[in-house]
This record gives sequence, structure tokens and C-alpha cells, in this order.
Amino acid sequence: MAAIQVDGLTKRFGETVAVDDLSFTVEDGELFGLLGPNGAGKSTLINMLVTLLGPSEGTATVDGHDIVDDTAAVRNSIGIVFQEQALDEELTGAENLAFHSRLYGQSAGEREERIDEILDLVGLDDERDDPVGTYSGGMKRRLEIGRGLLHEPAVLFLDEPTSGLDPRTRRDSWEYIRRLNEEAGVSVVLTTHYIEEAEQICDRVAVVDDGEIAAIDSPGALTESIGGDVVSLELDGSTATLRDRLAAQSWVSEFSTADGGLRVTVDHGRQRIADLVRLADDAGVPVTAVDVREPNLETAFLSLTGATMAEREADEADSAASDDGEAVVGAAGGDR
Ligand SMILES: Nc1ncnc2c1ncn2[C@@H]1O[C@H](COP(=O)(O)OP(=O)(O)OP(=O)(O)O)[C@@H](O)[C@H]1O
Repeated sequence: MAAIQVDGLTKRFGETVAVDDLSFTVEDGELFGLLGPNGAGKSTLINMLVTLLGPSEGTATVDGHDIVDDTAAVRNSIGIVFQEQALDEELTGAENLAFHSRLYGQSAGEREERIDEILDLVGLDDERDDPVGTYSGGMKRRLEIGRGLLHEPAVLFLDEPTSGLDPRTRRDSWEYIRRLNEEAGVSVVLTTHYIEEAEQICDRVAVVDDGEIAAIDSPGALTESIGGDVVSLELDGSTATLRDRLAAQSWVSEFSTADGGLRVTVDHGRQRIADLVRLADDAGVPVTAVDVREPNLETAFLSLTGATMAEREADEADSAASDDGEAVVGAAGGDR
């Protein structure tokens, strides 16, 4: 049985279509990533799957249970770690877990055994009796992830699990997430706007943009699907003639317009810079800057959506600011 089966799931907030007719499957035992910029619709999708938000249209099952008709069974089958931290800082690590174990109705014997297992799994054995207020950001996140596993869920949802952590702690957290996926045998669905996170730990990634899934595959296959390096040309003038000329070159895989220029996908991008500059000159549009990116998930996102993650987040910040009538700064994007 699939861990998650999503069929035509849609969520509207007034005019905004936050999640637009999504269908996909997460296999049992998979570490599945939803990668997209802030505002892409990842949290809305997760909130529907964990039964906190009702869909506008469509259906989904989690561990075989319907997210609308069978909410209690879905909730018993899942663990959730939200973006915002929710630990009692005055209690110790073990006490925080014990509190939740009681909420789930575990017996005293079961509780003790499970807490030991979890603290071992997330590497907090030595700090079990320290108040959580003394933990580092990474340790707190590990404890929250452990807490999500307390009742042995079939599926663990992690919403931006490493957001706000420093890069080193983020890497350490990846180890733990991978380990618990393997050792606890739990299917994991995580959202992230960190390309590297999706690339490093996910078995498969859904690239989410503007409420839709642009592609789903393994990070390696998504990267390979680009078929070359992406050369960004900043151009001073109309690109119409140059586009015609690019279309006629056998060595150009594809190209798209971008703010102030063109993005061209070619093999061996660096060796093609001179050819591209010459084509642009011949077309009467001087190149003012060149950037070459080798294939990775970042260029896959660019190739699939026509924009970088950063550009998408800036768009979202702009529209949030115009909605609020406020300045763009702090409206969206970046770590929280
Ligand atoms: N309760 C709501 N009411 C109105 N609009 C909403 C609501 N929740 C989300 N949206 C809008 O839906 C879209 C998707 O938001 P969502 O939070 O799901 O994106 P996200 O990819 O999870 O980003 P983030 O990581 O910032 O949460 C955005 O345009 C957002 O403004």
C-alpha cells in the first residue's frame, strides 16, 4: 500500500489557488520531498494531508485512510513537526516526550521504553535530563522530530525541518532524518525551500511551483533531465532576432526568456560562451553579462519553472507586499 495517494487535490483561498489539482503517490518507506519557494503551496498541501485543512476539491489517503472521511485514523497514523517550535523549555527532553506519550495514551511501561528508544534514535541520550531551554537549535529540532515518532506513526511530516538552523546543524539534521527513515522504517514527507536539502536526502522530489507540481523524480533524474548547462545571458536590447538564431543551432537544447536576457541550455556551457556572444553580436544585441550553471536541482527548478527559487520568492514577496500595501522587506522569503 502506498503511504500517501493524492488525487486531484485543490485548495482555494478566495481568488488564490494555493494547491492546484495535484495528483501523486508517496511509496511506503520513501523519503519524499516537496521542494519549492515560499508561497508555492507546500504548507497548504501538508495541512490538508494532516487533516488540519479541508480540501476545496479532490481526495487523498494517508496510510490508506481518507483525509476527509477518516480524520481520526489519519491522525493516529501520522507524526507532524511544524515550522514553529513547540517544546516546553522548562521541562527536560525526557519530560517533553513523556508529556506527549500521555496524550497518546501510552502505558507507563510502554512510555519508558519508547522514550529510551527515541532519545537514542535522535542522539539525545546524554541530555535527556537537561531542561530543553539549555539545548541548541539543532538539538531542539531533533527532539521535536523524535516526539513526532513517539507513537510509531506510519508517515512523518516535516514542514521545513531545518529552517532557521545554521548550515552545519542543518547538515547534521539531514543525517538524523535519513537515519530515522531507515531505522524507524517510517515514510517521511518533508517540505523544503533548500535545494541542497532535497538533493542530499530525498529519494524523490516533487518540484512545486505556484500550487502545481512541475515534476516528480529522484534528484539525480531531475538533474539529468535538464540535458546540459544553463547559460544565462544578460542582453542589452530586444532578443527577438537572437531567439530565431538560437532556434536554428543544433547544439542549443532549449532556451527561455528571463528578466533582462535569455537562458540557454547547452552541453559544455563554458566552451559555448564565445559562440553565444558571437550569435548575440550578429543579432545586434550585445551581451552585458554571462553566468554558467552546471546541472543540479537548482538548474532543474529553473528549467522546469522558468525562474530561480530566489526569483520566485521575490515575486511572492512583491505580491504579499502589494496585498498588504507594505514594503517588500520581510514580507516573505528567507529563513524564519
Ligand atoms: N489561510 C490562508 N488564507 C489566504 N491565503 C493563504 C492562506 N494560507 C496560504 N495562503 C496563500 O496560499 C499560497 C500558498 O501558501 P503556502 O503557505 O502553502 O506556501 P508554502 O510553499 O508552504 O510557503 P511557506 O514555506 O512560506 O509556508 C500563498 O500565496 C499564500 O499567501
